[in-house]
Amino acid sequence: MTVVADMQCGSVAARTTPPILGVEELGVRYGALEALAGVSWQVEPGQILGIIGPNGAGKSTCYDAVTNLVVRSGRVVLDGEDVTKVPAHALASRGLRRAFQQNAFFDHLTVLENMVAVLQDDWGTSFPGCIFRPLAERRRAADARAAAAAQLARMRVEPRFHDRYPTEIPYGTQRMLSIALAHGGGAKVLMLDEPAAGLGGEDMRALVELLGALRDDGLSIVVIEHHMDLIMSVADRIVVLDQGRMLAEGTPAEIQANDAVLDAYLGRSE
Ligand SMILES: Nc1ncnc2c1ncn2[C@@H]1O[C@H](COP(=O)(O)OP(=O)(O)OP(=O)(O)O)[C@@H](O)[C@H]1O
Repeated sequence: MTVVADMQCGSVAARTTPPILGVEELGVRYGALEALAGVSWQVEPGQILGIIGPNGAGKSTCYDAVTNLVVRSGRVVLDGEDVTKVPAHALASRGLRRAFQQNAFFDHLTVLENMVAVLQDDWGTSFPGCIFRPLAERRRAADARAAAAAQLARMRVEPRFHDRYPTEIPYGTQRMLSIALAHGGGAKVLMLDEPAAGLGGEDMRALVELLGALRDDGLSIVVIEHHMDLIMSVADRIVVLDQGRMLAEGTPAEIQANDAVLDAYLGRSE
């Protein structure tokens, strides 16, 4: 059973804010396997959308389809513009940013230098500038470090870790650094893939707080997550995938009360 049509009608009718990111009828095939079919969802500015589903449901494939990393059918609209044919790297510069399950850092750079490196577009030095305007370039480099430090602090990476190498900092802080680097400075939509994987109680609370703060700042976040407590507490809306298809879409309360979801995924307590 699917409740997608019902939920879509309801949400479209009630919606007042245009979505920042919308995907329509996404489909992906891996040979004979239909890994994704007819998947449509939207996220509004300042909203967190959770994507859940059992292993192999198609969650990561959905991210690959949105960010144009696989051959797919369907349509992707970012901030009112059809970006279906825009390649992945160009989507990132338009503000659609993605963090992967595995942390990916420049291990030979400090935490602060990693952040400076991803802010390079805004703050990068130029060779002619270094030769002809060295003082201005030095100021620019100092400004870049200040902007990087501010962004790290916003993402809960404490100053005491800024001059350490990523492999030297606690795992929970590495996850925050991953989010900071994915966000860069100018994300409109941040797509996170299992940000809570491997996190314990205190780190989990810090992550919930960070996601809430970013949402309150107007950022739109899409989160794939197996950790149900996290997703139910932070998400405004949830999409449930099962075998590549949408099983349900709704608020956390609606999803927790949905018979099809309870049968297929969440499990019944009775
Ligand atoms: N490159 C690929 N080639 C062939 N099949 C693939 C490929 N990538 C994924 N699949 C298959 O597509 C289906 C969906 O996989 P996907 O990784 O999207 O699921 P998922 O919901 O993210 O799972 P998990 O929660 O375990 O990460 C699975 O059956 C998987 O084996």
